[in-house]
Amino acid sequence: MVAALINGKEISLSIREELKLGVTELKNQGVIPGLAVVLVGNNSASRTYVNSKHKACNELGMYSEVIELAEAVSEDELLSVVRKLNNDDKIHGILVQLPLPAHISEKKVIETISPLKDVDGFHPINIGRMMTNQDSLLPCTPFGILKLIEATNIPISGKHVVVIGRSNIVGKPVGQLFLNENATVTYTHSRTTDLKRITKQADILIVAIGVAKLITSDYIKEGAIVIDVGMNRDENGKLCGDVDFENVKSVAGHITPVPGGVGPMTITMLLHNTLKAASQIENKSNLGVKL
Ligand SMILES: Nc1nc2c(c(=O)[nH]1)N[C@@H](CN(C=O)c1ccc(C(=O)N[C@@H](CCC(=O)O)C(=O)O)cc1)CN2
Repeated sequence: MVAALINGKEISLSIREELKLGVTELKNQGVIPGLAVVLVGNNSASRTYVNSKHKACNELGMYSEVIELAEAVSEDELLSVVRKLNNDDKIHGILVQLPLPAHISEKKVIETISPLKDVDGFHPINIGRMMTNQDSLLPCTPFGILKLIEATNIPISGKHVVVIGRSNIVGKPVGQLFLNENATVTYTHSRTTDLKRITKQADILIVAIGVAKLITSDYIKEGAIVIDVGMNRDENGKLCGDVDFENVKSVAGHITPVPGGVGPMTITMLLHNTLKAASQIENKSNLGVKL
């Protein structure tokens, strides 16, 4: 058996087509959804992701603004940029690209973004709403992973989901999202002992550990869905995930590639959140598109 590919690029494109309809509907009501992305410093990967977000927004007909700040910008200066965006009527979504330089507190920056404009879904109010299964702006990568699984038409309820990784932006929230969908969730991480014993029980394995090709077929239950969140470079400088794709594909039932799996979904769900924030802020909850 060879695993079916979960094609994040294709699934992304079809969601973006639906979002276009929502953008048109808001525009007909006189509102242009607007996103501001703040980029601090010169991290080349961050710059690539910010450019992709800006381009994707424009392609959907949204307004998009990129604010570039020097690596040495003070925390106070960054916070005042965020406060200004909180009060800018053209802007419905604010995102500060992570990671930030070490002298700036990510926690302070995230907590300064208005929860209404927090299209990353990282603000404690949005995290708390997600934890209590209330409607909220959901973190983009976990939300994208949920959409990838939904696209397989395999029911989530009752499945055993094993998450490898416990970051605030992927590992922790993705487990919570699947718990909200009535899955049984096990978290594992770098200090977990006997990792294989646990991952081999997973119906759905979500890998976000940041180690290139760590997960091989001996970690996988036959027929499992394997979602690879990793974004690493292999020994030849080629982009690769945390899962050894070639090795795992003969055991898994479904698998995401890197590139072209989770990454494009992160940007698509950001577009979704920007449209949702715009519609909520402008108090127009009657969009034809299900948000
Ligand atoms: N404020 C945030 N910062 C960061 C987030 C986030 O969600 N919010 N996530 C990551 C980076 N990220 C988005 O910002 C991101 C990573 C990867 C991709 C992507 O499309 N990857 C492509 C490959 C790209 C390449 O060729 O290099 C793929 O997987 O196909 C999009 C977004 C950390 N920071």
